[in-house]
Amino acid sequence: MMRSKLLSLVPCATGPFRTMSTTTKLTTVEVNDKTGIATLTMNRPPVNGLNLDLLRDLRQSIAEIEGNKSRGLILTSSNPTIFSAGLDIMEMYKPDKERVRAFWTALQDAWLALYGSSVPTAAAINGHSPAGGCLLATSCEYRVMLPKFTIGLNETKLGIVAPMWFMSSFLSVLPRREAERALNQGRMFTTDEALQIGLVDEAAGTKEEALEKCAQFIGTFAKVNPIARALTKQQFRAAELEQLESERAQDLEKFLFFINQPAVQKGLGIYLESLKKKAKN
Ligand SMILES: CCCCCCCCCC/C=C\CC(=O)SCCNC(=O)CCNC(=O)[C@H](O)C(C)(C)COP(=O)(O)OP(=O)(O)OC[C@H]1O[C@@H](n2cnc3c(N)ncnc32)[C@H](O)[C@@H]1OP(=O)(O)O
Repeated sequence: MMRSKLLSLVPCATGPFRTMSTTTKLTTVEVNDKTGIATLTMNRPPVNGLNLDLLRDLRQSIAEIEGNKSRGLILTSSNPTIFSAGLDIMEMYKPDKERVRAFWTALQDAWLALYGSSVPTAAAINGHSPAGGCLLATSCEYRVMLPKFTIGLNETKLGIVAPMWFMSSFLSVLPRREAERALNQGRMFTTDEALQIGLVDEAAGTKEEALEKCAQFIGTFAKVNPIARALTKQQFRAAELEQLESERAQDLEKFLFFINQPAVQKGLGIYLESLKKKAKN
């Protein structure tokens, strides 16, 4: 994919400074040359639905951030009210055989890249973050969320089952008892509830403040040896990463089998209709 490089002047809390910015249609990477922190912004209107292209783009941007020696990665959205609406249901509803395989493989790749990233990661959750959106946020090491939005793994409410590695990300943030209950209920948490339960680490009033708090978190590693930090993080996350690495073919087959069940297709169709009806009203 062609990626256009440009230098831009952007304002921030500490005043205007130069950032190196890489833009594709679906994500933007901006590296602050003062802090060395990269902001990875999802930009797929209308709701940052995670389709094949956005997932591939995310993975490519994560690799780019690791390659350019950034000091950390902040994941956020260009949409003022939606971080990500989760997986693009259109990829799973009446799917094309080859594309849906590529789609799930791209999701596995993006998760492995983000959850296993060697750089410190934080999510500035500047909007709603259901299902796959929550997966992205909980794959990061730190979360700052804006008020009056919702976050959670709502899969059971859609009649689908979150795979083990979705649960791994959730479990790396929440105590097992809370995670199990929330997943079984398909519960969406408001910002206040998420803060109370520990699903997010901090609340912020504005996106700028959220980005600043994420940067402060990443700054806490300034005096830590980066190799020791990265290896320590990888040791903590190795079991979950290795589990998916070693079972990704079976995981794909399980997904395909599940998604092709007539009852699942029917449920997804009804859910899509309800979303479209709601959007019209
Ligand atoms: C045993 C183990 C077996 C393993 C089997 C594995 C099975 C699969 C597991 C899959 C795992 C994860 C699933 C997901 O991530 S599914 C997605 C879940 N997401 C949601 O439920 C969110 C749905 N969306 C919303 O709630 C709202 O849209 C919003 C995000 C709160 C935003 O609200 P809004 O009012 O600002 O926007 P709205 O008008 O609702 O939407 C605008 C248009 O976007 C369409 N849309 C919204 N979300 C999605 C989506 N996720 N996919 C596709 N399209 C979406 C919506 O329909 C509107 O479209 P249009 O303008 O009418 O055309």
